[in-house]
Amino acid sequence: MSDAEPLLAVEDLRTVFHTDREEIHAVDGVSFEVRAGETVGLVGESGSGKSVTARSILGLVDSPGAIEDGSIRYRGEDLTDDNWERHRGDIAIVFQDPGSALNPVYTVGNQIREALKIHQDLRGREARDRAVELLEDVGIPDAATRVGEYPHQLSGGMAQRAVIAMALACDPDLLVCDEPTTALDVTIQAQILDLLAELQREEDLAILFITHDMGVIEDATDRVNVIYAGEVVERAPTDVLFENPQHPYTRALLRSIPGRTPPEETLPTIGGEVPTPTGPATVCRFAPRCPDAFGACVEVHPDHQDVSEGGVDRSAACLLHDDNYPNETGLGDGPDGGGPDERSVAPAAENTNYGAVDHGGGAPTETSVAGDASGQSATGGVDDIDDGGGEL
Ligand SMILES: Nc1ncnc2c1ncn2[C@@H]1O[C@H](COP(=O)(O)OP(=O)(O)OP(=O)(O)O)[C@@H](O)[C@H]1O
Ligand code: NI
Repeated sequence: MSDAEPLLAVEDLRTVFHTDREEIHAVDGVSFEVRAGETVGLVGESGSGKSVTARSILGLVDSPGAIEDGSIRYRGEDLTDDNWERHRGDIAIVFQDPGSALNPVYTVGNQIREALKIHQDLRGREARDRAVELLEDVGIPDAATRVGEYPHQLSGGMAQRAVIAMALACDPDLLVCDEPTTALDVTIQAQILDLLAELQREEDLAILFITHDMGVIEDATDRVNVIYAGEVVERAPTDVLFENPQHPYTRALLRSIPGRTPPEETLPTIGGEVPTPTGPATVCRFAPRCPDAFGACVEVHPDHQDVSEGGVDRSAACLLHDDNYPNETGLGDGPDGGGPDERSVAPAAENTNYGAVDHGGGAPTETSVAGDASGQSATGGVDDIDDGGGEL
């Protein structure tokens, strides 16, 4: 890691929604960095706070939400001090659904030219030529014709390419991609991932890659932050995270990737769902679903612990790594360790069933039931059957 100022430094970011009924701490103390030219992943299940983090970075959080604490520094300058306008074109975002990013009543070319006018002061012939060039850069064939087409004339994959071209029209240094391939079918997904990798190399773009799909994280990112219920629970270079995950949540996410579980075995998913954080974090929010939770996990909030090995910078927010809280369960047994078994005892947790689904034709099996012997857990146990895609 160089001493140079990172391109983007998010520190202790807290974004809260004040609804009539409750306060939702959607992003609750998130910190991470993106350096120039690298791809950093933000991965977690639905509802974990990924999109709110992305919108916070872009200054796009709408009422009843607001950034209440923390900083978002772009090249050292805190965007939360109302500096978004000044850096509007420096950070661009690509959303999941290209349909919502493109205006149906204007041609693709018109929309790119508009971005070129705003961000690069290009007009007329120059803007038109540049728009065609951008469409060529993102791999749209016959760009000179396509530039005059309307969004509905493009397939999903082509529309997402056009959205990326629009993002590039701002000449950004950082591209935030919020599930950019989730709405696309698998072959097209791979093509868009290839395109992003190529753009990153050629344009020296930094990318913040947001997804729920660990397979995409493995393919596309250099470093990764695992987010759960508004908090980053583990951060590491992608290869070491996959080799040796240190947080039980990360281990569970990894086990859910098809292909990492032998075909004759059941594909586990994580029983239960991400809780909505309606108050400040006082305990481990993952404890109710954690196969390794022990008493202290539902009493204290885990801070990030340094779990570096061999000079690799990484950390995990888990009491299993905190020497102040010795426990009898011990750490897992290697990369696949910490799995559900008899050691998993979570006395105070309400929902500790560990779901498993079958992806080979047999009946769904429960791989473990820990803690909650009363059977009152509502959402634990056998999950919906999901036999592919690596989705959670
Ligand atoms: N406008 C809003 N008003 C109230 N709560 C919101 C609003 N937007 C998001 N939230 C809440 O913030 C939390 C985080 O949502 P977010 O959309 O960031 O999740 P996500 O990780 O992007 O999930 P997904 O994978 O489904 O996109 C959720 O509990 C969600 O209900
Ligand atoms: Ni989202």
